[in-house]
Amino acid sequence: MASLIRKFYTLTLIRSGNKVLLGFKKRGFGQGKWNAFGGKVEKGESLEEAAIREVHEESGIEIVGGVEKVGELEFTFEGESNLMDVHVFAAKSFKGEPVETEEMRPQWFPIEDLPYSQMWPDDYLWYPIILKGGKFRGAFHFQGHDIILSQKLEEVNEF
Ligand SMILES: Cc1cc(-c2ccco2)c2oc(N)nc2c1
Repeated sequence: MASLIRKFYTLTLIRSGNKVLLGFKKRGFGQGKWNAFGGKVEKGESLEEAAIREVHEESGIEIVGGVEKVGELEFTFEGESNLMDVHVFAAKSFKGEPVETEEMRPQWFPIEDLPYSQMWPDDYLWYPIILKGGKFRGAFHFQGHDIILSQKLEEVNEF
């Protein structure tokens, strides 16, 4: 099997009561999908620092109470050599109002009514785990950006 190039990303869930803040990706990778806030981890920054930076860059929200690791995902793509190593966090507390940026249009969604049909196809499998306070590890092998060819997903007790 050809070797894969592993790159690190973060995704951070921001929850307030029964609502979750998602961003509609207006351009670039994942365009047209609602997603949590996140992106590439830069050289010299920790996963947590990257998560907090991406939330601020993409939504204007300031995470004040730190983030908690809630999941680890690996994404691979048929015919491609990249492996996306995605560390999923939940914000402990935050301040500020979300603002639209060139990349993202933020919107609050009720937990019972997330727009899964307009999100990545893996999301409906692991969002419920986070929302009930659980943790998970998963791997999804994609054909393009909308079809999952194979998957593994397990709940874990701790990271
Ligand atoms: C293949 C894939 C990629 C991402 C992604 C983009 C940026 C960081 O992660 C996903 O995010 C979600 N929720 N599912 C995803 C599937």
